[in-house]
Amino acid sequence: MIRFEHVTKRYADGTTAVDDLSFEVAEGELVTLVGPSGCGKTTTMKMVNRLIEPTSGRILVDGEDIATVDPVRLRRRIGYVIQQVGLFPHKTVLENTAAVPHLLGWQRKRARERAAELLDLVGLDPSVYGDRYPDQLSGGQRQRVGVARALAADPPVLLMDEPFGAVDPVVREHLQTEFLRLQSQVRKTVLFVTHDIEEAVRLGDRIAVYGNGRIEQLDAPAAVLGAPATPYVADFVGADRGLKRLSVTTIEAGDLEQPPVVHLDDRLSEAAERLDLEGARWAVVLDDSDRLHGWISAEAAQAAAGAGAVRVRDRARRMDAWLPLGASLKQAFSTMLQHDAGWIAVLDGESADHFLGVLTPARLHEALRRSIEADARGRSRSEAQVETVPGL
Ligand SMILES: Nc1ncnc2c1ncn2[C@@H]1O[C@H](COP(=O)(O)OP(=O)(O)OP(=O)(O)O)[C@@H](O)[C@H]1O
Repeated sequence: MIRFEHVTKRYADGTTAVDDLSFEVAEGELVTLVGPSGCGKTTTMKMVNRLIEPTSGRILVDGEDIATVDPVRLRRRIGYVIQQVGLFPHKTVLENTAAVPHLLGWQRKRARERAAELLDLVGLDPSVYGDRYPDQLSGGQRQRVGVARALAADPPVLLMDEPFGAVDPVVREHLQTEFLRLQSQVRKTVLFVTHDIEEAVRLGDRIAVYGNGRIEQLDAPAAVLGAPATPYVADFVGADRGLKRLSVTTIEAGDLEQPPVVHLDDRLSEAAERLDLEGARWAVVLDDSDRLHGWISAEAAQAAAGAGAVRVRDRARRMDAWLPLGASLKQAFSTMLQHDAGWIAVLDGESADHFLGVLTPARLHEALRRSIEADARGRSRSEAQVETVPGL
C-alpha cells in the first residue's frame, strides 16, 4: 500500500535525514517507526504526503508514484494526525471534525452526521462534546478529536506523528487501547511515529527501529524484542526487553495448569476427598453451567465437612477476575497483582463461558522464557525447551 524505493532525503545544509530507505507497509497494516530524536522518522512520514520531497528514490501509494499526483489530491487520501493536533480554536468539536468532508464538498448535513459518527467511534459522545470548543477539552480529548478528524473523509492511509506524545502516561495508555480497538474496526494502512519503544511494541503489527536515517530492523514486535538484529537495536529496546515482551506475548492453552475442578452443588466431603487424593491445596469452583464461580481451599473443605456445611457452595469463595485465552501475559500479571491472586482463571476467548485452566506466576514465567527461546530458534512456543533452576 505504501512502498519506499531507495528513498534518500538530504536537506540543503547537507544533513542526510533519510538514507536509501526501502520498505513496504501492507494494506491494513500498522507499522510504527521508532528511534531516538533526529533519526529521520518525521522526514520519512512527511515524504508520504509530500510535505517534504525526497532527494532521490520514489514512494508509491496504492501502486501510484506520488511524485506524479497533485499534492492536494494526494492528501485527501491520507489522514494526518500530529502531536499538536492543530484544531481550529474558533470552531466547535463537530465543525472541526467535519472540516475535511466539508472541504471535499460534502453536503453540510452529511458531513455533520459523519463527524458525529466518528466522535462516537473515538469515545466522545457528540451530544456532550460536539458543541464544545477545543479549549474546553482535556489534552486526551483533543487528541481524540484529532484522530476523528483525520478519519472523517475515510482515507485509506493514516500518518500519525507522535499523536499521543503530549498527554500523561495514564491517558496515553488509554488512548492507545482505544486506538487499537478503533484500528481493528477501520483497518487503515498506518505509519505511526513514536520515540517510545513501549508504544511502538504495543501498537505496531511491525516496528521499524530507526538509527541515523536507516532502518536497523523491521519486524514483528516480539521478534524485535526477542532477537534484536544489531547491538544498536538491543541497546535501544533496552535491557528489560524480556519484561516488555510481556505485553506482546499471549496466553496459550499449553501454558495453563489444570487444578482439580469441583461444582457448587458437589458435596463438601467429596470435594475434600478429591483434593486430598490429588494432593492439591485448592480447587476451582464452577457453577451448574460450568461457568467460573471461584475457588475453595482444601482446609475449608475439610474443616467444614464436620461443621454443618454440606455443599461446596457453603464454603466456596468468589473469584471474579479471569482472562480470555489470547490475553497478554502483562494483563495476566497485572490482574494477579490487582487481586492479590496466586493464579488467574483463563476462559475460552469467544464466549468466555468455558473454563480452560489457570495461569500461575511460575507458568507465566515459563511461557515468557519459552516464547523468547522459540523466537531465537525460529520454533513454535510449544516446541521450545527451557531449563529452569529448581525452586526451594
Ligand atoms: N528543514 C531541515 N533542514 C535541515 N535539517 C533538517 C530539517 N528538518 C530536519 N532536519 C534534520 O534531519 C534529521 C532528521 O530529522 P527528523 O525530524 O526526521 O527526525 P525525527 O526522527 O523525526 O526526530 P524527532 O523524534 O526529534 O522528531 C535531523 O538531524 C534534523 O535535524
